Formats: sequence, C-alpha cells, structure tokens
Amino acid sequence: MCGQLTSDLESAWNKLKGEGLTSTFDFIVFFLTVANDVNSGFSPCGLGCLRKQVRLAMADNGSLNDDTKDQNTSSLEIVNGESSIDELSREIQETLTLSQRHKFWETQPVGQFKDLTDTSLPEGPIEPPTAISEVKQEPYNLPNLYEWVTCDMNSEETCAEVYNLLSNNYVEDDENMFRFNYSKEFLRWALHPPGYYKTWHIGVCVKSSKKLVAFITGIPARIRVRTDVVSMAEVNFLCVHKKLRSKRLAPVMIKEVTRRVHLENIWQAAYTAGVVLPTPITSCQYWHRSLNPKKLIDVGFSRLGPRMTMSRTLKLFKVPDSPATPGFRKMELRDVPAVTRLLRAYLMQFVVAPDLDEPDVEHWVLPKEEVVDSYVVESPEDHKITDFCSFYTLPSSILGHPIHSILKAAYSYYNVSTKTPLVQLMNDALIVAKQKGFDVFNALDVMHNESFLKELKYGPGDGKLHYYLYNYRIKHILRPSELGLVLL
Ligand SMILES: CCCCCCCCCCCCCC(=O)SCCNC(=O)CCNC(=O)[C@H](O)C(C)(C)COP(=O)(O)OP(=O)(O)OC[C@H]1O[C@@H](n2cnc3c(N)ncnc32)[C@H](O)[C@@H]1OP(=O)(O)O
Repeated sequence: MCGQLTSDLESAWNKLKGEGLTSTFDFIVFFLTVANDVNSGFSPCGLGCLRKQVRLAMADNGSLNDDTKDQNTSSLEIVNGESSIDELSREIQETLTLSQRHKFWETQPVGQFKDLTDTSLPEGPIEPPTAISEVKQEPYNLPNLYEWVTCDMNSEETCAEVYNLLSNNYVEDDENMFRFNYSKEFLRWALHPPGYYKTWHIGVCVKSSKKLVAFITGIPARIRVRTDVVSMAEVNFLCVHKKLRSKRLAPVMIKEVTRRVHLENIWQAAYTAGVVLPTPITSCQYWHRSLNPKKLIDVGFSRLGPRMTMSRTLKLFKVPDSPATPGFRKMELRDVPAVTRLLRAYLMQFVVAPDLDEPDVEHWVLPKEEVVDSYVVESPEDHKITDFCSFYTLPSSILGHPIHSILKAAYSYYNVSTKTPLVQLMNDALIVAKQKGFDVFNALDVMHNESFLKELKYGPGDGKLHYYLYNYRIKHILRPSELGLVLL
C-alpha cells in the first residue's frame, strides 16, 4: 500500500523521520505540509497509509496518552480508502486536542490547534483592539507574598539583579548541561531599542526581602506579515525562579505584560519558545558549527564522530586565519544607510520579517563589543556596500564541569549577500568568530541559512525553536525559510 504514496509524501516522511521526530508539532507540520502540497488527486490508499504512519509515530512519540490511545485506535485505523485529507485532518486535530490541554493558552487570542486546517478563518488580527480606557488600569493580582516592580535596566543594581536571576534560572538544554548566560551589556542592548517602554521590563519580587524572583519583558517592534506592517511587542526573558515553578505564575506575568502593551495601544506580539504552545507560525532547528571542537567535546556539547580521531576532528573544523573576501571589514556608523537599504530589500522576500529603519539598524546591528558583531563587504572598486553579515554573543554557563564554566557562542543574526556568495560571506563570519575566541557558531534554518549550513560543516542540534504571534492569525504554517525574523 505504501507503494501508492506519492514519492513526495514518502520522501517528506523519510526526511522527517531521518531528522528525528521530536514533538507533536512535527506531526502537525508534516501533515499540513503534505495536505498543502498534495493535490486533490491524492490516492485514498496513500491516505490510509499516511493515517497509519501518523498514528504509529504519534504512539511512538508518546503523543497519545492512555486515554486518547483507545479513542484513536478506532478513528485512526486504516479504513477502506474513503477518507479525505479533511477527515484525516480533523482526526489528527481531535487527537491532539484530547492529548494536549493548555488551560491558559486556550483562553488567549492565539491560533488554536483545532483551527489549523480551517482555511475559512481570515489572516490577520484575531481580536479587534479595544479603547485604551477599557484596558484594565491596575496590575493583575499576585500571590500575597509578592509584588510587581518595574526594572530600570539603566540602574547598575537592577541590571545585576536581573542578570543574577536569569543566569541562575533561565533557559537550559534538555539535559541541564548548559544555561544561557546573557551578559548585562547584552540585556541593556536587547531591552533599550528606539522607543522602548521602561514599564514593559517587569519583575516580580518578594515583598519582604525585595528579592527578584521572576521577570518578563516586551520591546516595541514593527513586524511585517506579508504586506501588513504591524506594531507589535517582542516578548522575551520570561523567567520564574526555579523554586517557584509550576505555580501558574507565568500566565499572570504574560497577562500583565499584555495589559501594559495594550496600554500603549499595541495589540499584537511576537515571541519564541523552546516548548510547543498553541500554535507556532513556524518551527526552526538550531545548527551548530564547531570552532573549538576539543572544548566542545570535553564539555559534552558535541561528541567525537564515528571513526573520527581528535586530530582529524581538529583538522575538519579548522578555519583559515583571515577572511577571504576583498573589502570585508567591520561595519561602522557611516554604513548605517547602506546596510539599512540592503537589509530592507533583502527582508522583503520573507513572509514575516521586521520592518527596520535607520535608527533600528543603528541600534540592532552596529557593532557593540561582546554583544553584536557586524561586517560589510565594501567593493574595492566603487566602495559600494554589497554584502553584510552579523552575529550576536550569547554565552552559556557550563553546569558542573570541573574545568570549563563558559561556552562562548556566536549566533547568526541577519546576513545579506548581493555580490559575495552567501556561503563565502558566512565562511568569513566563521573566521572572524574564531579569531574572537568563540567556541561555536550557531544558526537557525531561517531565511537562506539552509544554503550554507551543510557546506560549512554545521551539524543539526536537538533544540527546536518555535515562533509565535499573539493576536495575529497566519493561515498556513510557514517553512523556516519563509521567516526573516531573529529574536534574541
Ligand atoms: C499584545 C501583547 C501580548 C504580549 C504577550 C504575548 C505572549 C508572550 C508569551 C510569553 C513568551 C515568552 C518568551 C520567552 O521568554 S521563552 C523563554 C522561557 N523561559 C524559560 O524557559 C526559562 C526557564 N523556565 C522558566 O522560567 C519557567 O518554566 C517558565 C517561566 C517558562 C514557565 O513557568 P512555570 O514552568 O513555573 O509554569 P507556570 O505554572 O507558571 O505556568 C504554566 C503555563 O505557562 C505556559 N508556559 C510555559 N513555558 C512557556 C513559555 N516559554 N512561553 C509561554 N508560555 C509558557 C505553559 O504552557 C502553561 O500554560 P498552559 O499550557 O497551561 O496553557
């Protein structure tokens, strides 16, 4: 029966399996990709086979719990070939709804799993804005021992408290070996773009001791979705102290940041998370390029490949001493107009991307020591800026290692090539990152990144990053390459 699957379907399925199905969301993406791509002539036997495969994979992946397994044995079993993509879609969604409840997120204006294939729902805002006077004027209630604080990140003391909270409690990998260690300078940069609101840098502290125990932030941004440029908040740095987890504090914090964003007459937001929530607009994968393979192996970030020795590994990942592209140099203030033009033109091709003007570019990409690095290619002939690449610095703490405590990681940011091939530009980025002492260069498979990842010896990581919009519906799940947005 599988022989009747279209070759597209089979290869999509095999690719997904080869890459390791990691979440329920993978099934949805797989299914919807297939549903979008396969035309109405899709064979019913193929559908039966797809149905079986999806069911088996969901069971393997633990996406069906004991209650839902029984109910779905009957509805997802292979039937006589009368089913349609729509029926199958409904069945998968029912399964997902039964197995994954989101008490908080189900109450929010975000795309819900059950709406995923309802193409009658329009793209755009889910709820209309209300009058500012109707926005709740007082903060949400917190449990009695705690109070809200607004964090002034210009204050050295406050910035240090936020840094300490995050460096001890923020995002870790699945095995709890590494934890993001955003520097104070980075946090100030990330939270102070043009037009930022201090009131969107929100802390929760213990009333009696004033100890900071939770944090969430928003910053303003213009994000274009297709042709619609929307004022949004980018929400980030949601963190609850480890000792206060699972007490439903996060939903209160999200509601409070939402309220404060509404007070500025902004009704949409963009955010990313490592967890699957209703409902990603796309799901991206991290790729890692070793620059200091010995250290990466010593600390357990990577493993020696099969049939590889350390000396062969060192040779494999060695990069030249200096960039190859004539005219490749650090970006300067005078480059802001040219880089803005390059970036604006480049980002137009993606479905979702920031709408950046010169002040934004000056803030976000002008080099800042130990925070963001940007390079341009200036044509030696006519001195025009033809290409641009950038990365930001985000170290991770290495947890419980006797020798190493910090992993120095560069993250690919925005890159534009009009003359230098992208792969050459990104090789030069690796070279300067190596010169600066980075251990690893990370990149998501967004924008055109897929075109250089394999060639430049990046390997796929196991982390996924899901992108979300709040109060804005997108009809189809995007491919990562349709996304032109990097959130910090
Ligand atoms: C218009 C303006 C709108 C502005 C707002 C736009 C939305 C912004 C949204 C925020 C964007 C943040 C972007 C980033 O910063 S992503 C980085 C998130 N931070 C970390 O991963 C750091 C380590 N973890 C923690 O500090 C805690 O585990 C957090 C704080 C994450 C949850 O705390 P805790 O573990 O103690 O849980 P709870 O009992 O309080 O609450 C449980 C509820 O919270 C939902 N949950 C869990 N993790 C996330 C998550 N990463 N995004 C959104 N929701 C999340 C969860 O599904 C459940 O809801 P539901 O499943 O029952 O429904």
